[in-house]
Amino acid sequence: MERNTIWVGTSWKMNKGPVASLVAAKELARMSFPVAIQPFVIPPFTSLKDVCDILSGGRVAVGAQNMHWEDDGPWTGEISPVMISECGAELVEIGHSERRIHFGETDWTVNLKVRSALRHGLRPLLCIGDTSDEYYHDVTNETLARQLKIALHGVSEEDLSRVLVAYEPVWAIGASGRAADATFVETTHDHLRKLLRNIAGSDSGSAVKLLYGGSVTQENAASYIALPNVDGVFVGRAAWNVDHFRALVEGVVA
Ligand SMILES: O=C(CO)[C@H](O)COP(=O)(O)O
Repeated sequence: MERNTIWVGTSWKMNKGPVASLVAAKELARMSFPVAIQPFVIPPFTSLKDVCDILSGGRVAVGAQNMHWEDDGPWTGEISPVMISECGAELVEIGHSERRIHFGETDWTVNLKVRSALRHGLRPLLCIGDTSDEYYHDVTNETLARQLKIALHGVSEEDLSRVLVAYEPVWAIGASGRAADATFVETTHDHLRKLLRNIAGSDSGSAVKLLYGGSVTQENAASYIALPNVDGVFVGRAAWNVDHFRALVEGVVA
């Protein structure tokens, strides 16, 4: 994959059961995507294997929405990296703010998960983001530095180049969110890029893909992709419909 590949993907979150996922995956399998783009979808666990099977060998990468850090054991209700790999997924989303806020995900569990995903050959899609209070009090950079440093603690330079980082301000996510200004995103991503270079050295720190997420739409996606330190977008609502997803992808390369 080229250094300048643009990642554009969506998590279906808690939407699309097995039947709807199957329909969506079949439509995605029939679609073509511009070569500059690496599309990805992240279905719910109940359809992960089916979606992986349908999209296997094609253009669209598939991920899981979460994972436990252990391979197996008495962890009722959890899904292990071994299971995710066996389904055929390439990516795993870790540390989304909805998991941090509602399900007790901490910086430390995020770190365990990132390292475990890498050990199992999965590509972590590490989500970090500031709350509206943190943004208001101008400690966004401090919050992101803490989340990033702890999440990547103990990750080798070589492994780091396989990590995707999504900056998703909590205040930008969902129906009540407001999309971040492109200027603010560039300043913040520039800060993240410098942090990554400090953590891992210039080459590995530069290789990490930095995605923006939070109220991304067909209308604003290209404005984020145009920024020097934005390597992709991570989309929710605006890409759950597969035709809208494809239109959004086409829009960023138009
Ligand atoms: O994770 C996200 C993208 O899948 C994120 O929460 C953004 O959601 P959106 O505001 O509905 O685009």
